[in-house]
Amino acid sequence: MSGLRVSEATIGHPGDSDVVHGVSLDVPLGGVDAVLGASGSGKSTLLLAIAGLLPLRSGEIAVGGEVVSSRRRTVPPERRGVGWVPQDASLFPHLSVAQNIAFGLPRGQRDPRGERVRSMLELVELTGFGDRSPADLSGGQAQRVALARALAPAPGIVLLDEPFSALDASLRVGLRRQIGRILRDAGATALLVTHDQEEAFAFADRVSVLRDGRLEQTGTAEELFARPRSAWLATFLGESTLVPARREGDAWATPFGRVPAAPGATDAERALLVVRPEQLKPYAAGTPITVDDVEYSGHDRLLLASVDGVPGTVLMRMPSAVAIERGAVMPVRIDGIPHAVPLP
Ligand SMILES: Nc1ncnc2c1ncn2[C@@H]1O[C@H](COP(=O)(O)OP(=O)(O)OP(=O)(O)O)[C@@H](O)[C@H]1O
Repeated sequence: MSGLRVSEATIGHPGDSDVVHGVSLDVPLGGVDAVLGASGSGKSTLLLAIAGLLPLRSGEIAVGGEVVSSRRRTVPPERRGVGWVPQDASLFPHLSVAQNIAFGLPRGQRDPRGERVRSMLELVELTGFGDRSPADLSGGQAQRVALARALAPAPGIVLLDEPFSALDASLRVGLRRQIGRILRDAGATALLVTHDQEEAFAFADRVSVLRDGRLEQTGTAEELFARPRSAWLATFLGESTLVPARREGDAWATPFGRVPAAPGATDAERALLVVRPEQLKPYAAGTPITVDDVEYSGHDRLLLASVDGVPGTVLMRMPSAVAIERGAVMPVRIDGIPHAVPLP
């Protein structure tokens, strides 16, 4: 069964044109998924519609199998079983930690001393913190209280809106792991929204990439990275060189020579090969590249190079022990079987 299903949702802000265009997502029950997109791609707009704060212009949203948004109907936020963890925790400063968590429960069940609040405090590893004021919490603790508040009523889906972005980099990774574990322990269905690829890949079972309000591709991190459907996604998801290629039987002819075509690769006459910086290797009989710049990063060096026939910069990674200067000319080849994407 589906925890959250968004079907061809088109969404816009009142009086403005559409910003999310026909997006579909399906988060299975107990799944932890992410929506990844650059600033302005429509992530927050999508979350607002899932939470019931923006109506749909077309399409449908269902939580736990119940339709909560359609063109004709928007179930109010408090009645759709959606929990929300905002960027900055947004705890009520005049309430204690326990009272904040109790606030997530339905009216009449808001007992800060009750069993549900106690078990939520335990789940987020804040037993003994119930009487504290939010002002006395660290940023990471405050986010865990916000998570406990969102989880308290056992919602059908928990939405996490860039929940780590307000924290120091040193705390972010630890909290990310902790929150991922808490959600899985609780068996919650969750959707994280982030602009941070590493965060989306590390946190979520599956990632949907939004580009200008449209869904580019959904898949596991491995699927998206190894087999992006478009040249745009290949470069959005990591450093790569897009190498023009022409089909010759079961190989591609490229400025780096012939390379084997992956089984099931596009049968188009022409394509772009996604060559990651690690896939270019020095090779005496290879194609000479000219090194235009070198970025040293401790464990390795990234070479920014050029070669005839490849528009843009060629990226190649070398161990830092190998000293290479700007201006060097080095013969290289493509190692392995690169993934091909259609010409844009
Ligand atoms: N309240 C609003 N009224 C009108 N337009 C809005 C409103 N909020 C956002 N938009 C527009 O909708 C588009 C998508 O914005 P949205 O905030 O959903 O993107 P985002 O991916 O969440 O970006 P960010 O990561 O910067 O928050 C943008 O063009 C933005 O200008």
